[in-house]
Amino acid sequence: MKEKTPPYNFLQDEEGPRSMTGSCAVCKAQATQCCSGCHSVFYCCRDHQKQHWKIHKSQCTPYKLSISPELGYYLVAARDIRQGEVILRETPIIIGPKVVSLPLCLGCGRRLRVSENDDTYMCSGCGWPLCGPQCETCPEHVPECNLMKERGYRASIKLQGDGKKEASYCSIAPLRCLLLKKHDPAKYETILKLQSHLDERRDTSLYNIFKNNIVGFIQNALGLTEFSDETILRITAILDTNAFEIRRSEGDIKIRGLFPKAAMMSHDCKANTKHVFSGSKFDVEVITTVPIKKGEIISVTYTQTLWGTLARRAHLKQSKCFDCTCLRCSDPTELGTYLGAINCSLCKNKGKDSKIVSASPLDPSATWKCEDCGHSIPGRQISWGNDAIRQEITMLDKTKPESLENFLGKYKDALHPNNWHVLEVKYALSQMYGNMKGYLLSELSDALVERKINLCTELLEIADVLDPGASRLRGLLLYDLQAAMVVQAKRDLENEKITKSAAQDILAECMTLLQQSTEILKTEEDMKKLLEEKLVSLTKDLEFQ
Ligand SMILES: C[S@@+](CC[C@H](N)C(=O)[O-])C[C@H]1O[C@@H](n2cnc3c(N)ncnc32)[C@H](O)[C@@H]1O
Repeated sequence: MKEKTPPYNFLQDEEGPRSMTGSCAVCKAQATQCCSGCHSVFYCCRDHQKQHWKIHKSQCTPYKLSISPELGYYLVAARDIRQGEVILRETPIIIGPKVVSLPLCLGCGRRLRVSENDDTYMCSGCGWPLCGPQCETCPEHVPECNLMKERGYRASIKLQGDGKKEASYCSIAPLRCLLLKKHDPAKYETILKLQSHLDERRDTSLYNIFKNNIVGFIQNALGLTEFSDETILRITAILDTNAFEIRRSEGDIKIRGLFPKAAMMSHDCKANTKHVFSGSKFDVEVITTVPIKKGEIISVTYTQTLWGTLARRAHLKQSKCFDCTCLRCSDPTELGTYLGAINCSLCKNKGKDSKIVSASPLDPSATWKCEDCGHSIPGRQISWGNDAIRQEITMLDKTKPESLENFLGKYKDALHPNNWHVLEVKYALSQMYGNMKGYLLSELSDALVERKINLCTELLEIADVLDPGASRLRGLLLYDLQAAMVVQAKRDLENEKITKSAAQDILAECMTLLQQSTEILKTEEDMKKLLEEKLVSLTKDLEFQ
């Protein structure tokens, strides 16, 4: 742990963060007692604490900042927290494009569609692509645009086409951080206090590329020589360690943002919070997905929940510079889900279904062994196999469910039914059936409606373990499951396969699933309207039956 000062002054104390004294929130006298809930405010005496409670009640946070040698700073629950509570709201200190990004507007962050004759609007001030003149004055874009104009720099970005990612955006977010030094020094200082892992990143090939491109652009093209290579690379590393990916389907937005308080949450491969972004400023809301007991760590996932341990740990090591040792990573069975498992061919030949899992999951090179016969496979071979299958999945024709079904057929014997590659394809199929052109629910054969129901049910069983409670994954799966069940029940009633009362029971069950899904997804801006409409139509169905 290098950074001793917390990046965000949770103690709101003029004497400096994490000091155990502060000034009384009422009379400003030197004070040693603090709010036992959030540890954020100081009082010189009990009377002043009581007096201040009226104000502090609404500001007292349900979390507090803690520190350990393993995690660095992290958040713990300061009291018991209910499932679904919004525990933190924060406006980003900066937002900007990801390191490699699809063409987007530097003003509003929306994705830009690039036509064949590339008539993308370019900012009249600096030449970067924007939606149109209305985005030239977006507050996010103005400081960098003014600087570029002042330095006589004009971008000449040749967008490579729709859906093609651009590396030229990599300097924008670091530049926005650096510009805060002049425009908002307090925010700049806050950014510099965040963890960077720069020493671990320094000689990686990525950082050598950043050194040429980002440092080169900022110092040479823009002439910002007051910032050293070290500072520019540190800021880049701080963004890589701390930024949240901001995704919003509305406007097709995929950017990144720095939220210094939310960034204090540590990672867990089975996290107890989710986060959503809202409004034009992309404010984050951190919401608990399960109840959290006082003293428990408040966690978020920095990686993909439905990846296997080898892939998650490699991703965390490369992007966040740490070795995850959470309960899920330490368990060869991944909490009984067998997400990494392959089938044992020797046992299969004898008519037995046995699973091969890592003998030591925290060691990426460890041998993998059959739980029954002990048949072993070198870890290296498992990693190669994973890479090859991932490659194969990226090449699948995602417009045709048959190509995905063929993949599942091909690996039926080799991979466990819950293996993460299998789950990825099953999830894609669960989305295609019922939602894709040519495969809308009303157009699906009875067999495919049944298939969708089975896929959603299987995936929900995994989500219940790895991403339980009010997670977005569970919300989406519950929604899709009930939609398919409604169609099946109506068809079965029409074809006299079930009685009216059985159909009513199924529709009532669907209503419960839809209510659960609505409760989970009501915080997601893009889902709210759809869910409200669906609830009204299902209520009508129930009344009609
Ligand atoms: C976004 S920051 C979180 C705040 C950070 N702990 C600090 O002290 O500033 C991410 C970094 O926290 C540490 N971290 C988070 N979760 C961890 C975990 N489960 N195990 C080990 N280190 C973790 C890693 O160093 C990681 O790169």
